[in-house]
Amino acid sequence: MDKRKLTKPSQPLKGELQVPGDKSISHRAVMFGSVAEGETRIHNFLMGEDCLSTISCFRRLGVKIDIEEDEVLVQGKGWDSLTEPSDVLDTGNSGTTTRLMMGLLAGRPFHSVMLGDESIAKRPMRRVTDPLKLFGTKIDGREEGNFTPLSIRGGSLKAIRYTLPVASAQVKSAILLAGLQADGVTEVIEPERTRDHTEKMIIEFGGEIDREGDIIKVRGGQQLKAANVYVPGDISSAAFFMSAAAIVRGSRVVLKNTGLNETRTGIIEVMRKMGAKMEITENPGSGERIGDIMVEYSELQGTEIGGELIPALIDEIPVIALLATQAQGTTVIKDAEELKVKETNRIDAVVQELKKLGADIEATEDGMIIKGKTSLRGAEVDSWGDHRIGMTLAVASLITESPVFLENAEAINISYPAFFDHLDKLIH
Ligand SMILES: O=C(O)C1=C[C@@H](OP(=O)(O)O)[C@@H](O)[C@H](O)C1
Ligand SMILES: C=C(OP(=O)(O)O)C(=O)O
Repeated sequence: MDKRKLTKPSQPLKGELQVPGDKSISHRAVMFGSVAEGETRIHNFLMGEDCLSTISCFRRLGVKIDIEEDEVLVQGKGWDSLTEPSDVLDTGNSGTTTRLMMGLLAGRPFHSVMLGDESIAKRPMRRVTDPLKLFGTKIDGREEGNFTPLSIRGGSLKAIRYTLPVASAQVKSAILLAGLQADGVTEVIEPERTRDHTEKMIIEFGGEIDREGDIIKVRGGQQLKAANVYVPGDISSAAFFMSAAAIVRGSRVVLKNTGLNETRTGIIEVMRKMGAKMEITENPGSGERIGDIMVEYSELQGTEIGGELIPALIDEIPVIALLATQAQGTTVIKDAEELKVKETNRIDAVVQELKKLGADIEATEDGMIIKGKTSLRGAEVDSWGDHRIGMTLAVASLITESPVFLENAEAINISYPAFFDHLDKLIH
């Protein structure tokens, strides 16, 4: 267990940085590359533990995958690339790997078992296993398929029409991945818009998918073709430096080539509403939107966050809570119950850890209420084994007079192994 002493820097954050590749897109590129025909080359792949779990699962399923610096080469042979694994598929700490892979395996004619770490063992899986059963696949796990270990015996599938009961891109994606292999046209009704990287990638890999209002339609029996995927910088990682720049006096940073997919940019909208000085320069290109995000130290105001904005910033809420401690007035975050079923219960983790630093923050049933502006102080805090909590607390340490001691700091490697190096780069 890694305990880190984090001291307030004597200088503001200055300069440019390109954060590592987007986690959601990196996972999907390996998955699509594995079932497409031909060699897929993935540029700027995120070499974080979660995405490496995806690579190791697909290798275990028989796919040849090579890593060359920050590129990944996947040798796909169509849907039949995947073969029965002789051992358990270890999905580590990654909800995305676990849930999306279930959708792929639902249509493959063999048996497999999926198991992750202690955190994965507590995360709800019926949201995926229930719709996959409707397709006709055999899938089971503890508590009627709700928890790992999960056992899947895939086979021929019949298309379904399904309304998502939770705003979850992982559930939507699992259904679309099964739908690509089913007999007929699968329809997913998405009452609230969630990240659409899977839909975009189906097109990038030569497939077809349609959207009419909130209904997404995908035809089964499609063969996908290998692609050259350029992974944009992860806006969910950039969010930590955007927030750091906004709260450390004198800072100005530019996050280069960051993903600007509009289903992910809730953080920009909220920071602007809070009064952050920002400039976005979009870089032209095809595929996912990408651009440079400039943020300067700013006087912030409290705000209200809820409703359809939540899925567009769900992973950024821990660091938004920190921003709110530095904003004048009250910030209310609601409609965010999903935070309770992430790597940890992120409502409890954020509230308890930020309180130790002196924040005025209370948990509610579906979010939190933060009153600012408070000056934060050093303390012993814990990441709870959750990368986003760890990085939020590390950013907090930039403004505490005394040091912050961060327990379980290694959790940050899940999505951002170079986090502390990159922070140093901006400070010196
Ligand atoms: O599809 C994805 O890549 C993700 C979707 C979100 O989860 P949910 O689908 O559970 O909301 C998000 O929190 C997670 O970090 C990545
Ligand atoms: C919730 C997250 O990831 P996952 O669901 O893939 O574990 C995250 O990265 O914040």
